[in-house]
Amino acid sequence: MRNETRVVRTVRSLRRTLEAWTREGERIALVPTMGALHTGHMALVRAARRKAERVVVSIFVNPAQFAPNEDFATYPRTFRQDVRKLSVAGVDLVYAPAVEQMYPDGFATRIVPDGAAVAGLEDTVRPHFFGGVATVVGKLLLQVRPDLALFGEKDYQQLKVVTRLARDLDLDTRVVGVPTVREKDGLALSSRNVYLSEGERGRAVALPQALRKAAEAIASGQPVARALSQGRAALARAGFQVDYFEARDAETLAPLKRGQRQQVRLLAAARLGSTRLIDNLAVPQG
Ligand SMILES: Nc1ncnc2c1ncn2[C@@H]1O[C@H](COP(=O)(O)OP(=O)(O)OP(=O)(O)O)[C@@H](O)[C@H]1O
Ligand SMILES: CC(C)(CO)[C@@H](O)C(=O)[O-]
Ligand code: BAL
Repeated sequence: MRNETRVVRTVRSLRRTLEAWTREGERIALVPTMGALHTGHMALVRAARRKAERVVVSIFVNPAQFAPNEDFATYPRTFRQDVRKLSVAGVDLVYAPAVEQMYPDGFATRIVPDGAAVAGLEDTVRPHFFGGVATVVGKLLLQVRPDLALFGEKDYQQLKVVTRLARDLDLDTRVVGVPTVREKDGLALSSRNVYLSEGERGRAVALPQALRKAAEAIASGQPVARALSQGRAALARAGFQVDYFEARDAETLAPLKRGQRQQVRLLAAARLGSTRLIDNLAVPQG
């Protein structure tokens, strides 16, 4: 029988538990999160349980990836409910470090990603973001040293940046992407969806709809630029302020080559009132 879910807050107690598992030859999967867990997170946990004997979920709202004008202070925090959900899902360990544990006084080292995966898209609008994500994910991977780490495709650019990071730093962790979990109407589940008013929630569905329409248009041979500008226009009509609505190479995230129709991913970010939503979709291959 499995033990109940343990909560640890320091690297030292984390390591004590991990060492016992490693001695037994058990594979360890890590699911990094910022808490406020929803069904999307739980899909990562389920995938982790299928692939490893032991599952660690980290809950840490990482100040380094928020700009001063962003929502670090108000980010939804639902720790007790989160632990209950993880317990029901059979998670072995919740790692919930305090900010001082991750960034003690004198902390002065950052991981700064570079290259095609980080160029443009989120980085244009949130230039602080991937430095903060890479630093904290690098630390988490070194603290837990998991065999695999699972990330959602909902944050597609993040998934690519983290995949690159694990390779570039020779970490012994396989980064695994998990498909986006959506509401019935197509909206991607996201912790920040709780910020939407009822009216905004109704209009939010325009984001996945615009992506789907553009993906179908490109797949059926329409010029990419036209499909993208129609997507942007549809979002503006629904009341969104569009940060970007772009097509990229699905693997490298480099801009598309002339005439490229294979391996295309659409990525979008747009604001509805003060809530910023991101989403992405593969263009079906002909
Ligand atoms: N709908 C979803 N489907 C699959 N994975 C998801 C989904 N939402 C989040 N994830 C993944 O869960 C992990 C933790 O994400 P995070 O805690 O930031 O939640 P979030 O819902 O993305 O929050 P936010 O609203 O801050 O973007 C990330 O790897 C993220 O991609
Ligand atoms: C990967 C992550 C947990 C790093 O703080 C965060 O960016 C997230 O939840 O997607
Ligand atoms: N899910 C990505 C984390 C962030 O937007 O800060």
